[in-house]
Amino acid sequence: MFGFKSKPPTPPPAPSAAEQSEGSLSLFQRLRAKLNRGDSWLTYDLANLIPGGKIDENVLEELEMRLITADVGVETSERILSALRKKVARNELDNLDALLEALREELMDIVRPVQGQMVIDSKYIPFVVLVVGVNGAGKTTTIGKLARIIKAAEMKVMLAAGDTFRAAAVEQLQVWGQRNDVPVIAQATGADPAAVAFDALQSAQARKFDVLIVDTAGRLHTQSNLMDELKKVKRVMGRIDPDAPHEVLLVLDASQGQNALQQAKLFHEALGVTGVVLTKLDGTAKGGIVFAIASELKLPIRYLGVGESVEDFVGFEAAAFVDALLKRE
Ligand SMILES: Nc1nc2c(ncn2[C@@H]2O[C@H](COP(=O)(O)OP(=O)(O)OP(=O)(O)O)[C@@H](O)[C@H]2O)c(=O)[nH]1
Repeated sequence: MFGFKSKPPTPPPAPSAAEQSEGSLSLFQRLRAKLNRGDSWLTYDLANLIPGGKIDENVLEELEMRLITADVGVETSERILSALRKKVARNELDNLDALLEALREELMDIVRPVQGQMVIDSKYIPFVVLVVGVNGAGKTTTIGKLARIIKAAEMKVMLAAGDTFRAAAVEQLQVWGQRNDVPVIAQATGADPAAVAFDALQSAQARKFDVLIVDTAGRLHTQSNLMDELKKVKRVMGRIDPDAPHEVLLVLDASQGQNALQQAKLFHEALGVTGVVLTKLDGTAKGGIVFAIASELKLPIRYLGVGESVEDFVGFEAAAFVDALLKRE
Protein backbone atom coordinates (compact mmCIF):
# COMPACT_ATOMS: atom_id res chain seq x y z
CA MET A 1 0.00 0.00 0.00
CA PHE A 2 2.99 2.27 0.21
CA GLY A 3 6.59 2.05 -0.92
CA PHE A 4 9.97 2.73 0.55
CA LYS A 5 12.81 4.90 -0.67
CA SER A 6 16.45 4.78 0.32
CA LYS A 7 17.27 1.81 2.52
CA PRO A 8 14.02 0.35 3.78
CA PRO A 9 14.04 0.19 7.58
CA THR A 10 12.00 -3.01 7.39
CA PRO A 11 10.85 -5.40 4.69
CA PRO A 12 7.82 -4.27 2.67
CA PRO A 13 4.52 -4.54 4.53
CA ALA A 14 3.07 -7.96 5.19
CA PRO A 15 -0.61 -8.41 4.33
CA SER A 16 -2.69 -6.86 7.07
CA ALA A 17 -4.82 -8.97 9.38
CA ALA A 18 -7.85 -7.72 7.51
CA GLU A 19 -6.40 -8.76 4.18
CA GLN A 20 -5.60 -12.17 5.58
CA SER A 21 -9.05 -12.60 7.04
CA GLU A 22 -10.58 -11.69 3.70
CA GLY A 23 -8.86 -14.73 2.29
CA SER A 24 -8.41 -14.71 -1.44
CA LEU A 25 -10.74 -11.78 -2.18
CA SER A 26 -8.96 -9.66 -4.76
CA LEU A 27 -8.90 -5.90 -4.66
CA PHE A 28 -11.29 -5.98 -7.60
CA GLN A 29 -13.74 -8.16 -5.70
CA ARG A 30 -13.56 -6.04 -2.58
CA LEU A 31 -14.13 -2.86 -4.55
CA ARG A 32 -16.84 -4.46 -6.64
CA ALA A 33 -18.73 -5.44 -3.51
CA LYS A 34 -18.43 -1.99 -1.98
CA LEU A 35 -18.62 0.53 -4.79
CA ASN A 36 -22.03 2.10 -5.08
CA ARG A 37 -23.43 -0.86 -3.18
CA GLY A 38 -22.62 -3.28 -5.94
CA ASP A 39 -24.62 -1.76 -8.81
CA SER A 40 -22.53 -0.37 -11.60
CA TRP A 41 -23.81 3.12 -12.24
CA LEU A 42 -22.06 3.20 -15.52
CA THR A 43 -23.09 0.12 -17.40
CA TYR A 44 -26.22 -0.98 -15.55
CA ASP A 45 -28.79 -2.10 -18.15
CA LEU A 46 -26.86 -0.38 -20.90
CA ALA A 47 -27.52 -3.54 -22.90
CA ASN A 48 -31.24 -2.71 -22.92
CA LEU A 49 -30.44 0.45 -24.81
CA ILE A 50 -29.01 -1.49 -27.69
CA PRO A 51 -32.01 -3.49 -28.86
CA GLY A 52 -30.64 -4.09 -32.33
CA GLY A 53 -27.13 -4.44 -30.96
CA LYS A 54 -26.17 -1.21 -32.71
CA ILE A 55 -24.28 1.58 -30.95
CA ASP A 56 -26.04 4.79 -31.96
CA GLU A 57 -26.18 8.39 -30.75
CA ASN A 58 -28.91 7.52 -28.18
CA VAL A 59 -26.60 5.07 -26.46
CA LEU A 60 -23.74 7.54 -26.48
CA GLU A 61 -25.94 10.30 -25.08
CA GLU A 62 -27.18 8.01 -22.32
CA LEU A 63 -23.60 7.09 -21.46
CA GLU A 64 -22.57 10.75 -21.40
CA MET A 65 -25.45 11.58 -19.08
CA ARG A 66 -24.48 8.75 -16.75
CA LEU A 67 -20.89 9.92 -16.61
CA ILE A 68 -21.99 13.46 -15.80
CA THR A 69 -24.49 12.40 -13.13
CA ALA A 70 -21.83 10.13 -11.66
CA ASP A 71 -19.67 13.21 -10.93
CA VAL A 72 -17.15 12.65 -13.70
CA GLY A 73 -17.77 16.29 -14.66
CA VAL A 74 -18.99 17.83 -17.91
CA GLU A 75 -15.60 18.56 -19.43
CA THR A 76 -14.13 15.12 -18.72
CA SER A 77 -17.31 13.33 -19.85
CA GLU A 78 -17.34 15.28 -23.11
CA ARG A 79 -13.73 14.35 -23.73
CA ILE A 80 -14.46 10.66 -23.20
CA LEU A 81 -17.53 10.75 -25.45
CA SER A 82 -15.76 12.62 -28.21
CA ALA A 83 -13.17 9.83 -28.37
CA LEU A 84 -15.92 7.19 -28.42
CA ARG A 85 -17.89 9.07 -31.12
CA LYS A 86 -14.84 9.08 -33.36
CA LYS A 87 -14.55 5.33 -33.01
CA VAL A 88 -18.26 4.86 -33.74
CA ALA A 89 -17.88 7.04 -36.86
CA ARG A 90 -15.06 4.79 -38.00
CA ASN A 91 -17.33 1.76 -37.43
CA GLU A 92 -14.94 0.44 -34.80
CA LEU A 93 -17.63 -0.02 -32.16
CA ASP A 94 -20.50 -2.14 -33.30
CA ASN A 95 -21.53 -3.96 -30.14
CA LEU A 96 -21.77 -3.47 -26.39
CA ASP A 97 -18.55 -5.32 -25.63
CA ALA A 98 -16.58 -3.16 -28.04
CA LEU A 99 -18.15 -0.02 -26.54
CA LEU A 100 -17.30 -1.11 -23.00
CA GLU A 101 -13.76 -1.98 -23.99
CA ALA A 102 -13.30 1.45 -25.59
CA LEU A 103 -14.83 3.11 -22.54
CA ARG A 104 -12.49 1.14 -20.32
CA GLU A 105 -9.50 2.36 -22.34
CA GLU A 106 -10.65 5.99 -22.07
CA LEU A 107 -11.17 5.69 -18.30
CA MET A 108 -7.82 3.95 -17.87
CA ASP A 109 -6.05 6.73 -19.80
CA ILE A 110 -7.39 9.18 -17.21
CA VAL A 111 -6.58 7.29 -14.02
CA ARG A 112 -3.44 5.36 -14.95
CA PRO A 113 -1.19 8.42 -14.53
CA VAL A 114 -2.50 9.18 -11.04
CA GLN A 115 -1.88 5.73 -9.63
CA GLY A 116 1.06 6.13 -7.31
CA GLN A 117 1.63 4.78 -3.86
CA MET A 118 2.87 6.95 -1.02
CA VAL A 119 6.62 6.46 -0.74
CA ILE A 120 7.92 6.63 2.81
CA ASP A 121 11.41 7.93 2.32
CA SER A 122 13.55 6.64 5.18
CA LYS A 123 16.09 9.43 4.77
CA TYR A 124 13.59 11.48 6.76
CA ILE A 125 13.37 10.77 10.47
CA PRO A 126 10.44 11.05 10.72
CA PHE A 127 8.67 11.06 7.36
CA VAL A 128 5.92 13.63 7.97
CA VAL A 129 2.39 13.26 6.58
CA LEU A 130 0.15 16.31 6.95
CA VAL A 131 -3.50 15.31 6.61
CA VAL A 132 -5.92 18.02 5.47
CA GLY A 133 -9.55 18.23 4.36
CA VAL A 134 -12.88 19.73 5.35
CA ASN A 135 -14.89 18.72 8.42
CA GLY A 136 -16.22 15.21 8.31
CA ALA A 137 -14.35 14.20 5.15
CA GLY A 138 -12.84 11.30 7.07
CA LYS A 139 -9.40 12.63 8.08
CA THR A 140 -9.27 11.07 11.53
CA THR A 141 -10.59 7.74 10.30
CA THR A 142 -8.05 7.78 7.47
CA ILE A 143 -5.24 8.51 9.94
CA GLY A 144 -6.32 5.53 12.05
CA LYS A 145 -6.38 3.25 9.02
CA LEU A 146 -3.04 4.55 7.76
CA ALA A 147 -1.36 4.23 11.17
CA ARG A 148 -2.45 0.63 11.30
CA ILE A 149 -0.90 -0.35 7.96
CA ILE A 150 2.31 1.57 8.70
CA LYS A 151 2.56 -0.21 12.02
CA ALA A 152 1.91 -3.54 10.34
CA ALA A 153 5.01 -2.76 8.24
CA GLU A 154 6.94 -2.60 11.53
CA MET A 155 7.56 1.12 11.42
CA LYS A 156 7.26 3.42 14.41
CA VAL A 157 4.43 5.87 13.87
CA MET A 158 3.30 8.83 15.97
CA LEU A 159 0.13 10.92 15.63
CA ALA A 160 -0.26 14.66 16.29
CA ALA A 161 -3.69 16.04 17.21
CA GLY A 162 -3.56 19.25 15.20
CA ASP A 163 -7.33 19.72 15.19
CA THR A 164 -7.36 21.75 18.38
CA PHE A 165 -10.61 23.43 17.35
CA ARG A 166 -12.80 20.54 18.48
CA ALA A 167 -12.15 18.65 21.74
CA ALA A 168 -13.92 15.60 20.29
CA ALA A 169 -11.43 15.50 17.40
CA VAL A 170 -8.51 15.09 19.83
CA GLU A 171 -10.38 12.38 21.73
CA GLN A 172 -11.24 10.58 18.50
CA LEU A 173 -7.58 10.57 17.47
CA GLN A 174 -6.59 9.30 20.91
CA VAL A 175 -9.03 6.40 20.53
CA TRP A 176 -7.40 5.49 17.20
CA GLY A 177 -4.00 5.82 18.88
CA GLN A 178 -4.99 3.43 21.67
CA ARG A 179 -6.52 0.98 19.22
CA ASN A 180 -3.30 0.87 17.18
CA ASP A 181 -1.02 1.27 20.18
CA VAL A 182 0.66 4.37 18.77
CA PRO A 183 1.47 7.56 20.73
CA VAL A 184 -0.63 10.67 20.19
CA ILE A 185 0.78 14.14 20.89
CA ALA A 186 -2.01 16.51 21.95
CA GLN A 187 -2.50 19.84 23.69
CA ALA A 188 -5.53 21.57 25.19
CA THR A 189 -8.47 22.63 23.03
CA GLY A 190 -7.76 25.97 21.42
CA ALA A 191 -3.97 25.48 21.42
CA ASP A 192 -2.07 26.67 18.36
CA PRO A 193 -2.08 23.75 15.89
CA ALA A 194 1.31 24.87 14.59
CA ALA A 195 2.72 24.48 18.12
CA VAL A 196 1.27 20.97 18.39
CA ALA A 197 2.83 20.01 15.05
CA PHE A 198 6.17 21.58 16.02
CA ASP A 199 6.31 19.76 19.38
CA ALA A 200 5.26 16.48 17.79
CA LEU A 201 7.92 16.75 15.11
CA GLN A 202 10.61 17.52 17.69
CA SER A 203 9.49 14.59 19.80
CA ALA A 204 9.24 12.17 16.86
CA GLN A 205 12.71 13.24 15.72
CA ALA A 206 14.25 12.81 19.18
CA ARG A 207 12.57 9.42 19.61
CA LYS A 208 13.53 8.36 16.07
CA PHE A 209 10.05 7.63 14.82
CA ASP A 210 9.76 6.56 11.18
CA VAL A 211 6.49 8.37 10.47
CA LEU A 212 4.61 11.30 12.01
CA ILE A 213 1.00 11.83 10.89
CA VAL A 214 -0.44 15.26 11.68
CA ASP A 215 -4.23 15.70 11.90
CA THR A 216 -5.64 19.16 11.19
CA ALA A 217 -8.90 21.06 11.61
CA GLY A 218 -11.31 21.12 8.72
CA ARG A 219 -13.65 24.01 9.10
CA LEU A 220 -15.01 25.24 5.83
CA HIS A 221 -12.48 25.87 3.13
CA THR A 222 -14.15 29.20 2.31
CA GLN A 223 -12.86 30.61 5.58
CA SER A 224 -9.49 31.90 4.53
CA ASN A 225 -8.20 31.66 8.11
CA LEU A 226 -8.25 27.87 7.86
CA MET A 227 -5.85 27.97 4.92
CA ASP A 228 -3.68 30.49 6.76
CA GLU A 229 -3.63 28.20 9.78
CA LEU A 230 -2.65 25.18 7.68
CA LYS A 231 0.05 27.16 5.87
CA LYS A 232 1.45 28.12 9.26
CA VAL A 233 1.51 24.47 10.41
CA LYS A 234 3.44 23.63 7.25
CA ARG A 235 5.84 26.54 7.64
CA VAL A 236 6.57 25.88 11.30
CA MET A 237 7.43 22.22 10.68
CA GLY A 238 9.72 23.43 7.90
CA ARG A 239 11.85 25.14 10.58
CA ILE A 240 12.80 21.74 11.96
CA ASP A 241 13.03 19.93 8.63
CA PRO A 242 13.00 22.18 5.54
CA ASP A 243 11.42 19.37 3.49
CA ALA A 244 8.62 18.66 5.99
CA PRO A 245 5.82 17.83 5.49
CA HIS A 246 6.95 15.22 3.00
CA GLU A 247 3.41 14.29 2.04
CA VAL A 248 0.37 16.58 2.09
CA LEU A 249 -2.51 14.16 2.02
CA LEU A 250 -5.90 15.63 1.12
CA VAL A 251 -8.92 13.64 2.32
CA LEU A 252 -12.07 14.12 0.26
CA ASP A 253 -15.56 12.74 0.80
CA ALA A 254 -16.41 11.18 -2.57
CA SER A 255 -20.13 11.56 -1.92
CA GLN A 256 -19.71 15.33 -2.12
CA GLY A 257 -19.23 15.05 -5.85
CA GLN A 258 -18.15 18.16 -7.71
CA ASN A 259 -17.91 20.04 -4.42
CA ALA A 260 -15.01 17.74 -3.53
CA LEU A 261 -13.27 18.84 -6.73
CA GLN A 262 -13.69 22.48 -5.70
CA GLN A 263 -12.21 21.72 -2.29
CA ALA A 264 -9.29 19.94 -3.89
CA LYS A 265 -8.50 22.99 -6.03
CA LEU A 266 -8.48 25.31 -3.02
CA PHE A 267 -6.41 23.03 -0.79
CA HIS A 268 -3.96 22.37 -3.60
CA GLU A 269 -3.53 26.08 -4.35
CA ALA A 270 -2.87 26.87 -0.69
CA LEU A 271 -0.76 23.90 0.38
CA GLY A 272 0.56 21.97 -2.60
CA VAL A 273 -1.25 18.68 -2.12
CA THR A 274 0.90 15.63 -2.96
CA GLY A 275 -1.69 12.86 -2.59
CA VAL A 276 -5.44 12.34 -2.33
CA VAL A 277 -7.58 9.93 -0.32
CA LEU A 278 -11.19 9.50 -1.43
CA THR A 279 -13.48 8.26 1.34
CA LYS A 280 -17.04 6.97 1.55
CA LEU A 281 -16.96 5.25 -1.81
CA ASP A 282 -19.12 2.58 -0.20
CA GLY A 283 -22.07 4.91 0.20
CA THR A 284 -24.08 6.83 -2.35
CA ALA A 285 -20.98 8.19 -4.08
CA LYS A 286 -20.89 7.18 -7.72
CA GLY A 287 -17.13 7.17 -7.92
CA GLY A 288 -16.90 9.48 -10.92
CA ILE A 289 -15.16 12.12 -8.84
CA VAL A 290 -12.01 9.99 -9.06
CA PHE A 291 -11.90 10.72 -12.81
CA ALA A 292 -12.66 14.43 -12.34
CA ILE A 293 -9.78 14.78 -9.83
CA ALA A 294 -7.45 12.75 -12.03
CA SER A 295 -8.23 14.60 -15.20
CA GLU A 296 -8.48 18.15 -13.87
CA LEU A 297 -5.88 18.18 -11.10
CA LYS A 298 -3.64 15.27 -12.01
CA LEU A 299 -2.95 14.63 -8.33
CA PRO A 300 -1.88 11.14 -7.28
CA ILE A 301 -4.72 9.17 -5.74
CA ARG A 302 -3.25 7.19 -2.87
CA TYR A 303 -6.09 5.38 -1.09
CA LEU A 304 -9.82 4.75 -1.21
CA GLY A 305 -11.98 4.55 1.90
CA VAL A 306 -14.76 2.02 1.45
CA GLY A 307 -16.25 1.87 4.93
CA GLU A 308 -15.84 2.94 8.53
CA SER A 309 -13.77 0.07 9.86
CA VAL A 310 -10.00 -0.18 9.67
CA GLU A 311 -9.90 -2.80 6.95
CA ASP A 312 -12.11 -0.71 4.64
CA PHE A 313 -9.10 1.02 3.13
CA VAL A 314 -7.42 0.10 -0.12
CA GLY A 315 -4.47 1.42 -2.07
CA PHE A 316 -5.64 2.97 -5.34
CA GLU A 317 -5.11 0.72 -8.34
CA ALA A 318 -6.36 2.15 -11.62
CA ALA A 319 -7.26 -1.12 -13.34
CA ALA A 320 -9.02 -2.63 -10.31
CA PHE A 321 -11.03 0.56 -9.86
CA VAL A 322 -12.12 0.89 -13.49
CA ASP A 323 -12.95 -2.80 -13.77
CA ALA A 324 -14.93 -2.68 -10.54
CA LEU A 325 -17.00 0.19 -11.96
CA LEU A 326 -17.52 -1.58 -15.25
CA LYS A 327 -18.19 -4.91 -13.54
CA ARG A 328 -15.43 -6.63 -15.46
CA GLU A 329 -13.16 -9.35 -14.11
N1 LIG B 1 -19.09 4.90 5.02
C1 LIG B 1 -17.90 5.44 5.28
N2 LIG B 1 -17.77 6.28 6.32
C2 LIG B 1 -16.56 6.82 6.55
C3 LIG B 1 -15.43 6.56 5.73
N3 LIG B 1 -14.38 7.27 6.21
C4 LIG B 1 -14.85 7.93 7.29
N4 LIG B 1 -16.16 7.68 7.51
C5 LIG B 1 -17.06 8.21 8.56
O1 LIG B 1 -17.22 9.59 8.34
C6 LIG B 1 -17.41 10.28 9.57
C7 LIG B 1 -16.39 11.44 9.66
O2 LIG B 1 -15.10 10.88 9.72
P1 LIG B 1 -13.91 11.57 10.52
O3 LIG B 1 -12.74 10.71 10.34
O4 LIG B 1 -14.34 11.94 11.89
O5 LIG B 1 -13.78 12.89 9.67
P2 LIG B 1 -12.83 14.15 9.93
O6 LIG B 1 -12.47 14.66 8.60
O7 LIG B 1 -11.75 13.81 10.86
O8 LIG B 1 -13.85 15.13 10.59
P3 LIG B 1 -13.58 16.31 11.67
O9 LIG B 1 -12.89 15.65 12.82
O10 LIG B 1 -14.98 16.73 11.98
O11 LIG B 1 -12.78 17.34 10.99
C8 LIG B 1 -17.23 9.23 10.66
O12 LIG B 1 -18.51 8.81 11.07
C9 LIG B 1 -16.50 8.10 9.96
O13 LIG B 1 -16.77 6.84 10.54
C10 LIG B 1 -15.60 5.67 4.60
O14 LIG B 1 -14.70 5.38 3.80
N5 LIG B 1 -16.87 5.14 4.43
